[in-house]
Amino acid sequence: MGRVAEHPDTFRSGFACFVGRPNAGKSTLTNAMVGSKVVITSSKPQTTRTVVRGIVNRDDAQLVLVDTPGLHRPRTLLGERLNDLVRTTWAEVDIVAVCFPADEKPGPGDRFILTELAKVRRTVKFAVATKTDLVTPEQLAAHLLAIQALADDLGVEFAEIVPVSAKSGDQVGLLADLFVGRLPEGPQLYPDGELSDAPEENIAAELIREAALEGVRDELPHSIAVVVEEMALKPDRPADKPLLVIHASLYVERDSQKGIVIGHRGARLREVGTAARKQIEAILGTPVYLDLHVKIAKDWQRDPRQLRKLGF
Ligand SMILES: Nc1nc2c(ncn2[C@@H]2O[C@H](COP(=O)(O)OP(=O)(O)OP(=O)(O)O)[C@@H](O)[C@H]2O)c(=O)[nH]1
Repeated sequence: MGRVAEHPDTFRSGFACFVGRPNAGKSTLTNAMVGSKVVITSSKPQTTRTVVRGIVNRDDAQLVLVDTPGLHRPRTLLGERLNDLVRTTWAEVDIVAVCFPADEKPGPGDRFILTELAKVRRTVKFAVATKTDLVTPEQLAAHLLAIQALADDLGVEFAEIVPVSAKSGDQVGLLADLFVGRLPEGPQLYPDGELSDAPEENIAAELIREAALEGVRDELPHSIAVVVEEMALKPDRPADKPLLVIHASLYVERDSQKGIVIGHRGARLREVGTAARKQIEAILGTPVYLDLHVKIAKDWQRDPRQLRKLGF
């Protein structure tokens, strides 16, 4: 009869979120599905801190992708806050998709995630084997079996296990179709053309943080927070020559870290500023003037008041 597939008369909408160990490919997959760089990706683990949504708009559905921070074994108050945030998100969304990079064996990190996920009842769960372009078909087959075995072991029921490559685009469309098929009927949740409802300040802050950590992540993995103090178009500029002025503070925990971030005679901070400015300009599409200041917020990871001030 073929009525539903060709001309769906029901519109579906809802939320999905990708989870997975650091570097599993969540951000890249989100970008591939949305078709625009919204979430910040990096070659190094644990950079996704804020919840940023990308929106897939289709004739038959609107799929809102929520990108959560990675789940970690909490060592600090910040770690616990992040895990709470993750679990809250899982219970609120329609679909949770766990990413298992095909070029790595499932490990303790994945067990930890699935153990937590098994406690979340109603949400539809998917497994996604990411980065399939990096492995042979035989390796992929073994990977899919390993995912299934782990799920059986920990009592997680996956609706589907889907292999994808965000790099080549292979099966990304299929994954979107499968997600949409699991969404409830409902109206469009966001107006057309809106790719992300992440405030531009958050995007800017995340890009600055990303640039500041580049090359020094081993020394300062979780010790940088960025607060955008002010962000506004410069007044009195001609309409065709806008300039977005951003004043941001980079918070570190200790004096020694301040030195690392600033570098010899400020050389590193200037590089960070240039790199971040270019990224922000590319994403927001406006020339940017970026003013960065480094400040010390002592032991901010353990202090609830500081955490709140920094947006956690
Ligand atoms: N070859 C290949 N590389 C990929 C693919 N997807 C992601 N990557 C790479 O894997 C690395 C991590 O990807 P991300 O998307 O940042 O991973 P993530 O899970 O969001 O990482 P966190 O933010 O640290 O949690 C990056 O270097 C990506 O370029 C893929 O399909 N194929």
